[in-house]
Amino acid sequence: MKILTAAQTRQADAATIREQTITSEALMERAATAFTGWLMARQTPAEAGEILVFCGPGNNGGDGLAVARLLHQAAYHVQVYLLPADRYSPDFQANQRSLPATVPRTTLDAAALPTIAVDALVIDALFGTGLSRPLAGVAAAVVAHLNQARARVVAIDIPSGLFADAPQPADAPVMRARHTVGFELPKLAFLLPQNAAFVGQWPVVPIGLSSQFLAQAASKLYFVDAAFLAGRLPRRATFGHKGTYGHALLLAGSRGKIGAALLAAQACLRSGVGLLTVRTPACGYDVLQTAAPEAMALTDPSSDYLSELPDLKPYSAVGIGPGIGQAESTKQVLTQLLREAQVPLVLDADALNLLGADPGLLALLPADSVLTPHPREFERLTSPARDDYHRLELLRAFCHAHGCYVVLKGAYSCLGTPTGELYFNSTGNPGMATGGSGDVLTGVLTALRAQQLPPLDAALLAMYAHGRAGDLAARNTGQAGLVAGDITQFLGPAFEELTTSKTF
Ligand SMILES: NC(=O)C1=CN([C@@H]2O[C@H](COP(=O)(O)OP(=O)(O)OC[C@H]3O[C@@H](n4cnc5c(N)ncnc54)[C@H](OP(=O)(O)O)[C@@H]3O)[C@@H](O)[C@H]2O)[C@@H](O)CC1
Ligand SMILES: Nc1ncnc2c1ncn2[C@@H]1O[C@H](COP(=O)(O)OP(=O)(O)O)[C@@H](O)[C@H]1O
Ligand SMILES: [K+]
Repeated sequence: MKILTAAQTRQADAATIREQTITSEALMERAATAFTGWLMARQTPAEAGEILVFCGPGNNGGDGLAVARLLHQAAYHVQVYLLPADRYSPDFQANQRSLPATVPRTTLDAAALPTIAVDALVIDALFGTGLSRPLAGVAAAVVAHLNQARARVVAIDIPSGLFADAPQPADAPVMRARHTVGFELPKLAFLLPQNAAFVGQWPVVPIGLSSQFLAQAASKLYFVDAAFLAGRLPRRATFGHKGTYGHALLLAGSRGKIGAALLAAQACLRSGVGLLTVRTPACGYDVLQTAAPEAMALTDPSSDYLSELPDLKPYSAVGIGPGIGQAESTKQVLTQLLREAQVPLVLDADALNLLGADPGLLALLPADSVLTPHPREFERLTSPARDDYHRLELLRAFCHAHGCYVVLKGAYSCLGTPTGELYFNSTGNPGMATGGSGDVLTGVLTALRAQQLPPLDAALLAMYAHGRAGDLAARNTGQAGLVAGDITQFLGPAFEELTTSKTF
């Protein structure tokens, strides 16, 4: 699905009101009903105790007032706090009028802020996507007060003080929500590590925004879920044979890091490739033949690291990097590969570090290569980022300059493309923050490129299936117990879901 800017979200609201011939108040009621439904499914009136609803002067505050009314009607115990302002939005005012007189309400005063119990349930409806500047005055004091109280904050749409799609100054006050209930679509701010402490968990609830508007909205930002990938993974053909599904070559491993080669190899084999050859230093031969008998072993003359590029003719894609180290002769192998390869390349780990250390090498990178750096490796390829938003700018610029696809790995891994789109992955979990997970991704990607999938589809599917397999694995192992090889065990089911979710 698309990710919209704050301005586009306002346009989506307006288009919905126009097309569905409803009032903005009715759309607000939908939003409030969706939020309240989410909350009521998780907290009974007894569990919730007194719910404190903090409302700002705009439509986010209007949502808060409507939520307070709906909760009150459902027998929750509600107390409303209003931010003083010169001007209140019309829908705020309408909902203020609709709030039953029996719901207590207080106008906030910075000099006498209410005492907040440690386990108080707070609804943050101070500011939403209309935030136009960092919080100051009473709003800033309220946010600091609630943050200090460590209340259980549930934010409506977005934590107050956080911009939806741009960085705020480092010292700007922002509400620290445990949950943020977003409307219809995720916001860019939710996907960036620097905002994690503010956003918390972020369920998204549908509010029936115009599907026509969403389909037409010009956005280069996407959140990749299963529905988005429907139809991208080709079904295996009834008469398919191993030659149909490509021959991948993995260049991986060095003494002490043959495990990286094995992890990539096993993942490649579990991602539908027809044939796999693995080139490791000679010290990897026995373990490779034992632990991955389905792969062909093609050992390098050197015992400890890669020193010679094999003949590339038999292969339909080449993956290089996991565990290779940065020996001078390994750099020569990479250089020759970049010069000679006529087939798709996937570059990871030390292949990226070698690239980052030598601009001459980077200049040889063939168009449509797929690179899979984690943020440190990406920094070595480009430059240090000021913040997470700046890193995305660097990602766009790098992909454009080199005509390549880059999977910037982490939670919500982000795929950059030469044409400027950014695709954020929706799958994966912190259990995958364990050595070797990235090697598994390289194996998956190399398999998909070997099967002739275009770089965009290959990268999207690999990123999603890798994370989904990690999620399925974590059901068995728990997050702490997850190791990289567990991800590989669930690649099959992850791909199967993608094939069967294809619509008729
Ligand atoms: N449109 C719809 O139909 C629907 C909208 N929905 C809901 O509406 C929310 C967006 O509402 P909104 O646009 O009214 O913005 P919101 O953030 O509540 O307040 C803006 C006001 O605050 C002011 N202001 C800004 N920054 C400030 C600051 N730092 N300190 C002080 N004041 C500041 C700003 O003033 P100005 O910038 O003009 O000076 C303006 O007066 C959205 O997040 C969702 O919850 C849903 O109900 C679905 C239907
Ligand atoms: N918190 C997380 N949530 C989701 N995925 C994660 C998380 N941490 C790591 N991952 C995934 O695990 C992989 C880690 O790759 P990498 O850092 O290269 O590990 P290694 O070098 O040990 O193989 C990436 O695909 C990344 O997206
Ligand atoms: K809010």
